[in-house]
Amino acid sequence: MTPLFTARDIRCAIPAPGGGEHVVFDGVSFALDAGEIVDVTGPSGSGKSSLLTAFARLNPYASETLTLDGRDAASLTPQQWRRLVAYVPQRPSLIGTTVAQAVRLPWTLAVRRDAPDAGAPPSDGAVRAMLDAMGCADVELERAPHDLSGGQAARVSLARALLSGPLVLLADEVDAGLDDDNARLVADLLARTVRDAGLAVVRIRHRAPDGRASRILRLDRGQLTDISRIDAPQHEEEAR
Ligand SMILES: Nc1ncnc2c1ncn2[C@@H]1O[C@H](COP(=O)(O)OP(=O)(O)OP(=O)(O)O)[C@@H](O)[C@H]1O
Repeated sequence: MTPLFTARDIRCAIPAPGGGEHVVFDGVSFALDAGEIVDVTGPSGSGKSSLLTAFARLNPYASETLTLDGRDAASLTPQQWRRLVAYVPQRPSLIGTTVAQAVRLPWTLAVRRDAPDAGAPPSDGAVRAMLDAMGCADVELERAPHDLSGGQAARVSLARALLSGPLVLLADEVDAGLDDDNARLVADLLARTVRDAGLAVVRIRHRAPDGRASRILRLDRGQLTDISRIDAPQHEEEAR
C-alpha cells in the first residue's frame, strides 16, 4: 500500500547567533498510512514542533522531500498543501472578532485563492456540533477569541482544522492544557474522524499514552525511533 504521506531526508538547521548553525535533526524519514494516529514524543527542545512544521511546509529552517497521496509536494502550492495537511500549532492564533469568524478563516477569499476545492464554509450548526463534541459547549460562537482559555483556544483551533477536511492532521500538543475528561473527548473525536473520514493524524504529546495511537515515535538527539514495542509503563515514563 502506498503511504498517504511520506517525508524523506528531513533536515532542520537553525542559524546560531554567533555564526554556524544548530542542526536539530538531519536525514530523518517518516511515512504515515491513512487511518493511522501516530504519536511523537521526546524531550523538550528535541525538535518535535520543528518536525511537524516541516511536514506542514511551514518551517523556514527545514528542507525535506514530501509526498501526499502519491503526489510530490512540488506539484502543490504551499496553500494547497496546508489545506490538505492541516497544522494545529502549540500556541494557536485565532484571527477574527468572534469564534465563528476565527473558525471560518480558511474559507475566506484570500486564503482560498489557491484552493478553490475547499468547499462551503461550515454552518453555525456544524461549528457548534464540533465544539460541543470537544467539551466546548460553554464557548459561544459570538465570543471574542482573545477571551478564551488556552485549552479552549486549542480546541477551537482544532475544530477549524477538522472542519476544513484535511487528509492529514498535525496536532502539536492540543491536549496539553486540558483536564483528563476533556483530553479524552478530544481523543475520542479524533479517533471517530480517523475512522469515518479516513484521515491520518500525527500528534505531539507529553501526556501518558491514551491507547489511541497505532505507533508511538520518540525524537531524541536527531533520531526518530519507533518505541511502540516498549512496555506501556515505560511509555508513561517517557511521556512525563
Ligand atoms: N525560530 C527559532 N529560532 C531559534 N531556535 C529555534 C527556533 N525554532 C526552534 N528552535 C530551536 O530548535 C530546537 C527544537 O525546537 P522545537 O520547538 O522543535 O522542540 P520541541 O521538541 O517541539 O520542544 P517542546 O517539547 O519544548 O515544545 C530547540 O533547541 C529550539 O530552541
